[in-house]
Parts: sequence; structure tokens; C-alpha cells
Amino acid sequence: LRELRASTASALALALPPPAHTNATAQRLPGAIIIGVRKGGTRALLEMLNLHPDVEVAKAEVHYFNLDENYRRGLSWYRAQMPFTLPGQLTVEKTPGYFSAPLVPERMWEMNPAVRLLLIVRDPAERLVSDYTQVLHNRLQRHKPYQSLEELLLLDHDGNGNGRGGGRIDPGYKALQRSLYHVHFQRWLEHFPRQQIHVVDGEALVRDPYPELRKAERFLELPPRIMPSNFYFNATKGFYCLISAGHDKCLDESKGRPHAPLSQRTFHKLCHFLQEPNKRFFNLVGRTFPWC
Ligand SMILES: Nc1ncnc2c1ncn2[C@@H]1O[C@H](COP(=O)(O)OS(=O)(=O)O)[C@@H](OP(=O)(O)O)[C@H]1O
Repeated sequence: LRELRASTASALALALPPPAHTNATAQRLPGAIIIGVRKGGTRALLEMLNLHPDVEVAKAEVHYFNLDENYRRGLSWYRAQMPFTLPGQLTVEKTPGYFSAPLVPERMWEMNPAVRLLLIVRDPAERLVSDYTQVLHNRLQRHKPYQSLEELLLLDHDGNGNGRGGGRIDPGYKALQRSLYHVHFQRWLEHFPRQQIHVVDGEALVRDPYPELRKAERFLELPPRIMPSNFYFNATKGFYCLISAGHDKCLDESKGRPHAPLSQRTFHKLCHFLQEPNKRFFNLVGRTFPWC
């Protein structure tokens, strides 16, 4: 009798459609995208949003809209990079390179003019140093030659790492270009209305993640499910880590590592250089940040 029951049950299981949840699970295009800024805290924001039960995130950076070789693969390729979700769940991806890549806003708008955009910003001078530190780290790992930050950042630098060569800031330095937020933000505004881009304060997210997450939930029209108890400050890491379903998780060691050295004098020059660009950005976003 037991065998008969078992075989009837398995025959039934084959005949019946799979349970609703497996049936409806599918890879869907993102409803929200974290577009940058590079080194702004994009990974932290993504992982923290992922605490929400109605959110599923693409684990790796997708680089669909900013790399031609990926963009040419089309939307079916892009969709295939996404996690499986239930209807009603929100898919989120993050690629920090989107923010400053000229073609991305238009391409994204063509995919979905209603897609919600999240931009996490951070003091652009600190961001630049963090950006340089990451590049330096990669070069050291691959045993490649590297230049000091002063050498890259200053024109007519005297080569002693002290910035005394009378050097002005080199506006062509790539990492500095990426810190000119107003230039890039302006381009996004040519395609998306301001209300469709939610700006997250990266420094506030480091100090106390919960309030920034609550604002992001509101922007994404998600019910409030992320709680203060999802975060705890890890004194060893020096950052907040995440707790979800009893497991805790800190971001990996490439996040929050010591920055490469830069003389105070050059840092001041950089801050001075960024004053005007920052003001322009504040005007565009309609708020200010206490940056250097
Ligand atoms: N909770 C938590 N834990 C660790 N790190 C945190 C966290 N919140 C924000 N951050 C900041 O995230 C910075 C890295 O930013 P991104 O993830 O955008 O970097 S990347 O562009 O994807 O490489 C990284 O920058 P650096 O400190 O310069 O390394 C961190 O300051």
C-alpha cells in the first residue's frame, strides 16, 4: 500500500503543474539600477537593499550599458545576468561605471524609461583617492609599474611626491574626471526626470546605514522591511556589517582599506579645485553635502 501511495504521489506530481512559486520564478530586467559613483559605496548599498524580502540583486557587476561588447549582446543577454525573482519582487543591479559613461543614460532610457535610478555619492576628493588606491592595488597585484597619486594628479610635478613642483591640478586625470559629478549628472538629467534619480549620501550610509536604507525603500515604493537590527557596527572592520536570517556579513577587505598617501597640500589643492564643480552638482540635485 505504501508503494502504491508513493507511485500515485509521484505520478500526480508529474501531471500537476509545479507549485506556483517555481512556475512564476523568472529572470527579469531590473526595475532599479545603482548607477554609481565608483567607490561611493555601491556594493554596500546593493547588499543592504538585498536585505529586503522583495528585492533580489545581481551579485556581479553587469557592465551592460557601458561596455559595447556587452551591449551588442542585447537585452536577452542582460536579462540572463539577472537573479530569478517572483512576480512583484524587484530586481536590482549595480555597475558603478554607468554614471560617467556618456552613452549609458540614453541606452538605459531606451530599455525602460521608468527604471528607477540610485546614485550614491561621496566626497569627490575622498572618492578620487579611493579610486586611485584601487587602481594602485590592482597594479601591485599584477606586478605592474605605477605612479604616485601626486604624479598623476599634478601638472609639472617635481617627481618627489611632495607636490612642490608648482604643479596645478591636472583636469585631465581620469579619476578626477569621474569626481566631476555635475558633468555626468547633467547628462542623466537630459534623459531622466530628477525625481527618478534617488541620491544616497555615501558618508551617511557609512555612519549609520539604516536611515539611508529607509529613504531608499520609500523611493523604491517598497514596504519598510529593513530594520535597525539588520546592522551592527563591527569595530574590527571599522564599518557596519549586515545581519540577515541569523547570519552576519561584512563587505570584503577591498572595501574600507587604507587609502594611498597624498600630501595635505595636494589634498587642499584638490579640494579647492572641486569647490566649483561641487556647487554645480548641489544646484543640480537641489541639496548640499558637507564635502571638503
Ligand atoms: N558597510 C560598509 N562596509 C565597507 N565599506 C563600506 C560600507 N559602507 C560604505 N562603504 C564604502 O564603500 C566604498 C567602496 O565603494 P564601492 O562599493 O562603490 O566600490 S566599487 O566602485 O564597487 O569598487 C569603500 O570605500 P573605501 O573606504 O575608500 O575603500 C567604503 O568606504
